[in-house]
Amino acid sequence: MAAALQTLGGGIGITLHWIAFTPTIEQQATEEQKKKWLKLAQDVAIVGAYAQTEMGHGTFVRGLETTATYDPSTQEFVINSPTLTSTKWWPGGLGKTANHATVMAQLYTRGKCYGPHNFMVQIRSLENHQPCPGVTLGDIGPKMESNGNDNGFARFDHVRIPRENMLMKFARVEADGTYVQPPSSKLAYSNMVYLRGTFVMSAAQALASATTIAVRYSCVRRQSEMKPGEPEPQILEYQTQQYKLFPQLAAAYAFWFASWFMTQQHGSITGSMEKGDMSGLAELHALSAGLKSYTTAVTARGIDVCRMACGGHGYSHASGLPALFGGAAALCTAEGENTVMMLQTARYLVKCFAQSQAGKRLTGTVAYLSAVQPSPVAGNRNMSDLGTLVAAFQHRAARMVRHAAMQMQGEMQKGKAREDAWNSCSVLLIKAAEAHVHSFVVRNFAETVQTVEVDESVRAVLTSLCQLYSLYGITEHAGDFLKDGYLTGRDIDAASSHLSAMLARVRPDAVALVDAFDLHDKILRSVLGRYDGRVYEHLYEWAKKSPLNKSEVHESYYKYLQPFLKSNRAKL
Ligand SMILES: CCCCC/C=C\C/C=C\C/C=C\C/C=C\C/C=C\CCCCC(=O)SCCNC(=O)CCNC(=O)[C@H](O)C(C)(C)COP(=O)(O)OP(=O)(O)OC[C@H]1O[C@@H](n2cnc3c(N)ncnc32)[C@H](O)[C@@H]1OP(=O)(O)O
Ligand SMILES: Cc1cc2nc3c(=O)[nH]c(=O)nc-3n(C[C@H](O)[C@H](O)[C@H](O)COP(=O)(O)OP(=O)(O)OC[C@H]3O[C@@H](n4cnc5c(N)ncnc54)[C@H](O)[C@@H]3O)c2cc1C
Repeated sequence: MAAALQTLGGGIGITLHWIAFTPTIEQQATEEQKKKWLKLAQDVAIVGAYAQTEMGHGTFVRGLETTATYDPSTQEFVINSPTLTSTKWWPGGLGKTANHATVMAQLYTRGKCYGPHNFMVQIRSLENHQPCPGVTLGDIGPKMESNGNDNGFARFDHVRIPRENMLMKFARVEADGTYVQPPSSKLAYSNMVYLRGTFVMSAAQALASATTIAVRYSCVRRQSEMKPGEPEPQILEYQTQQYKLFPQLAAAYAFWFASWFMTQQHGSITGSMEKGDMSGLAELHALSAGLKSYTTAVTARGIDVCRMACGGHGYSHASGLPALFGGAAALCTAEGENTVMMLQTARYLVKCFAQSQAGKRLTGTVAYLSAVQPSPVAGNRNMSDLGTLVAAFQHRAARMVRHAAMQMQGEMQKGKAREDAWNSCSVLLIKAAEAHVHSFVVRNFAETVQTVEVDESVRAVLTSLCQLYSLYGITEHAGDFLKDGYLTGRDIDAASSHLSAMLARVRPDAVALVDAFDLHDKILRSVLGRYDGRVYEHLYEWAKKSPLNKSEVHESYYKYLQPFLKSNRAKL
């Protein structure tokens, strides 16, 4: 039953129940509270939404306006939407599906505000699904995609909930209204860190889906003449088609491996946090924010490249690519808008750079910042060697982090306040953070292909894919590598020619590489990407089912076209 509900469509939004509401109970509720709500959520005996974003605030969580004011006389919290902009807006499933929500609200007790905390609020009757007293609910209207999901709005008019409905694993309010501090105020944000981490796999899956569709279709589609008089070739024989698709295919594998690392890191660091060791939280936040931002942005662009590579049929919903693009585009905004998330990573990098300057040896994903020499040693590098490629990406990132941090220090030495210096360097900071995440993805890709337990013939193919991904990154951002002479023009030319060689080397394995994602036709939902390759017959069948084909002459003819034609003919 629960699995069936996961696939509900048509105005029923159950996704956020699974990926946000239930994990919030798991991560933020006490053991007592888990006994009360967790099994109900896991068995879908209640359906929940994660209600944090408001009409007026999404990014700036500390600016949320919904209030939760403790009343010690009744030992209740009063949940209230004081302004129009405090209306909860966007949460998936909030409009029509959910009967509960974890509501992020500013906690007030004894007249003092303690910032945003999560509260469990029942929003609809379990008997007749009508909104509870004081709760106003609705759908926010059509969106770019995912219109099967009822992203909704909610307003609370002094809704009273028991004190025990504050999720109190980290912070709590005692019966007399005393607020007990959490080990870190950011633990209230822990479910966002978790969800951002899962977005890395969503991005990998989305890009895997798009490249599966585009590569398979590019083997079915024949077009034009490569040589006069010869049969029309598969469009995948064109180098330009390979240049469009294979870097996206390589990125799908790179992000898939990055999501493995993210999952492992999340488990290990949250495990330590359970034992009171918060030392890994900052790195986990920076990594999840940066990877979420980077992988979703590359994925959204990459899906559109795949769509364009499929010509007109790519633009049809029959391809499945417009829906994938719409979904991936949402990932760039949801769970932390990408710019803001990359700035969080930049904030961590600037902090680590300052520590490194002060002599601290850095560890984890920023260890390279301590190791990389500022003065490059140019020379003929072996641009097909993975170690050389990883080192190039790390040098580029270290140089850009150093440059952005020094620029900021310079601005502050001129007398600018830190916040103003930050803002005036934020474009440099974003680029440096992107370079950092890019270098992490390359290094992780290289380490995975060298250590993953596979047949050596498979390792050879994955190594080619990793080289292709890295060489594509170097040629696409050549200026960054040339800037301080770390790579020379000859190196970039060598990278380009190796990249061409990699395109040709990956070509014979391209279909096997997408088949390896093992995405069933039911998941791909694409006529172009069908496993059996029978595109044209199914494209025709798909079109015949279009609602416009229900009648031979559409009613619009009689309503609009016929009178219009008649009046125009009468004037002749
Ligand atoms: C199998 C085939 C499948 C194929 C298809 C696959 C996929 C298809 C494609 C797509 C999917 C389909 C459809 C898509 C549709 C929808 C998407 C699905 C689900 C959507 C879910 C979305 C849910 C939500 O959006 S919930 C709301 C999310 N909101 C946010 O994320 C808000 C973002 N803002 C914040 O997090 C914060 O406000 C902030 C920006 C971090 C700032 O916080 P602030 O308190 O102001 O902190 P400040 O910047 O001042 O820093 C202070 C200090 O705190 C540290 N810090 C900040 N945050 C954290 C944290 N979380 N953890 C730890 N530490 C943190 C920060 O580093 C600073 O530290 P220091 O002082 O520097 O040391
Ligand atoms: C499909 C979808 C599903 C969603 N599901 C949920 C859900 O289930 N629950 C939920 O609570 N929310 C949900 N959201 C809301 C989502 O979390 C927010 O849209 C997101 O956090 C961005 O906030 P915002 O929309 O207020 O944009 P804003 O924060 O207003 O951002 C607008 C622009 O301002 C820029 N900006 C903002 N702050 C800064 C800064 N400090 N520095 C530089 N630039 C900045 C941003 O980069 C962005 O370009 C969903 C959104 C979508 C699209």
